[in-house]
Amino acid sequence: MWKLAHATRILRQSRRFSAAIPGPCIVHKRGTDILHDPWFNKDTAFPVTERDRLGLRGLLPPRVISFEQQYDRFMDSYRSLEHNTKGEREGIVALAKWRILNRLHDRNETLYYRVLIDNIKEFAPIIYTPTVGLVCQNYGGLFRRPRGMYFSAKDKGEMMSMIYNWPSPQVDMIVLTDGSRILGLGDLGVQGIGIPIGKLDMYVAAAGINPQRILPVMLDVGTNNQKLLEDKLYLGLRQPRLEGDEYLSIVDEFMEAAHARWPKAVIQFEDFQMKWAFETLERYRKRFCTFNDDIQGTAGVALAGLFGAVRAQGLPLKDFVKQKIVVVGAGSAGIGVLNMAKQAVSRMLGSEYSEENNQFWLLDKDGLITKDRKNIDPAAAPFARGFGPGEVEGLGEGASLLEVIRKVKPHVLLGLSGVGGVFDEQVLKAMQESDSSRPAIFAMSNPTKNAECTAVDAFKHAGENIVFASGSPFQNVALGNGKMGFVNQANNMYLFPGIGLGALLSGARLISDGMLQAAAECLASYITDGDIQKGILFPSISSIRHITTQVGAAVIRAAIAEELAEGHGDVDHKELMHMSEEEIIEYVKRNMWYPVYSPLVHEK
Ligand SMILES: NC(=O)c1ccc[n+]([C@@H]2O[C@H](COP(=O)([O-])OP(=O)(O)OC[C@H]3O[C@@H](n4cnc5c(N)ncnc54)[C@H](O)[C@@H]3O)[C@@H](O)[C@H]2O)c1
Ligand SMILES: O=C(O)C[C@H](O)C(=O)O
Ligand SMILES: [Mg+2]
Repeated sequence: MWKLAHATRILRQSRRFSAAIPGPCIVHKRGTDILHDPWFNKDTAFPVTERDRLGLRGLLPPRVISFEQQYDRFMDSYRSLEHNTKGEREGIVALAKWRILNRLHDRNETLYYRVLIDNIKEFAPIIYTPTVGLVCQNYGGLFRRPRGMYFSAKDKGEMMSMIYNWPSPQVDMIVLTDGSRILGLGDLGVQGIGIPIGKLDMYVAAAGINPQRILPVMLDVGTNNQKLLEDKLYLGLRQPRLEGDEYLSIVDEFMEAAHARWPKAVIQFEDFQMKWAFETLERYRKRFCTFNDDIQGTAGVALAGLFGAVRAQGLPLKDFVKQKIVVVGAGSAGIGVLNMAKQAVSRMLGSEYSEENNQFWLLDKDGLITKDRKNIDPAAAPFARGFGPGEVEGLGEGASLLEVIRKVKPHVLLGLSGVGGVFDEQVLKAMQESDSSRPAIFAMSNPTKNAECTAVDAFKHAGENIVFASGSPFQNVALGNGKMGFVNQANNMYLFPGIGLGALLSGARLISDGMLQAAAECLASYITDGDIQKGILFPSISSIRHITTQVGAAVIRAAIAEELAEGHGDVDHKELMHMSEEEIIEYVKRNMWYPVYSPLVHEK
């Protein structure tokens, strides 16, 4: 049985690789309905025979243009836009670039995703962080066409039928937000839909998820943003956010509806305010194939960066347990990072691990969190200082960041506070006294204005030997004498596409800590010692497809090892279990969608 399945797969594989012509795509529409559907539209590239078959003759100018010509034409207009907006304000230019890309997205997805994949380093900052933040803030004014689905508090009781309004029969990846904590920009209500759209664009570009199988979702339960409630152009519910059980009943209903229609879809929670981020993760993670990107994706990326910071000091990885790490921001992201780092320490130390071994200092808006904190958040409690060895004299409850840095002399300073500039000149200068031979500064908050410090300031004040990473992209910093301060982008985009892809292709029932750990370790080991010495902790985003393939495969292997993998499509769990590492990589690759014009075949 296994041999037969294996032989069929090899045959399928060799056919796929030898065939230069893409397989046909079934379409149930004709004529202008096709031209107005971005999934199928090829604009002027429809060949004459296809124009005949699909009732397009006469609906397009006669000349047929090739995909390559369309591609060049788009890139030419993009370059002229760049040229014509030289000297304009940064935000205006970024929005103009987003508009031209968005128009293409609305019209022709094949061309859109091809230009995105080929130019990911240049376009990611437009369709994703940081520009996507600006897009969300200006959503009412920018709105032209809807994208994704909107479920509001007014739809209670209707979601099970509403979910069938989505035109695609199959959905593999859903990214869901309630808009309550959009990047570091706070509660943006319904305008937060831009984030699931941007994340799913990354899924298509990095993980090769077919764009017909993605679904961005907004759960609109109101907003507490007074400015939006008063804004004439605000498109969401004009009411305060639902709370408590009322809130949860909306999320429950959506989860049940999505699961009923697409039981195998992976659901990513994104940009939920902290209390709901943790609560929904616990509520759903054992019942659905779901994860919270801000808690779990971020943690994996940060952990890979922290491992890199150990290697950058020329130390063996096991010395991670001795690193003193200051985390600024005790929200979903900061606590997520600490939980994963703590798990890593416990794994490394094995029986020598003790809960009292606290190498972390955690600060929030009220300063250092200690056991004396009143009404301490239970999620932060395990990291509160003051109950073990290694306490530093004179650091009491609420101590300022500067005091903490001066007294602790940490190896790593990591910001997930959402507050721009909290790593000010004094704080950065204090990092020069760090006990590390190569201190690490991670200003991970987004978008750019909310970064805890800029790359230039970090190298200027903390010293040229630091390793630096930020959540939003910054340029490398010229340090003089031909030297360059390398800027890493520590963003969960390095992991969430691979986590989602691996979960999907393994057919895992749920996403376990082991699968997430495998993703983080895969990313950490991606970088060579040579690169680490140069201060490079994360690979270039230009290789995001390759990275995601590796991460996806690592996640699948972990799912198989934990007996969570149930298989995907015509590959069942037994076949998965018998695959070698190379075969798993090949399996991932051949399931990744790549944008080419497929011949369209009409079926009633
Ligand atoms: N780089 C990435 O991949 C990545 C991933 C997730 C989140 N983030 C960013 O991290 C930030 C926080 O996200 P979150 O989900 O944890 O938010 P959150 O609202 O849950 O938490 C923010 C935390 O920061 C603390 N804080 C606020 N002001 C502070 C100050 N002046 N000093 C110290 N702490 C302060 C708050 O008390 C809170 O504990 C956002 O900007 C988000 O964009 C980045
Ligand atoms: O969206 C990003 O760029 C990363 C992260 O998910 C965030 O919320 O900031
Ligand atoms: Mg996020």
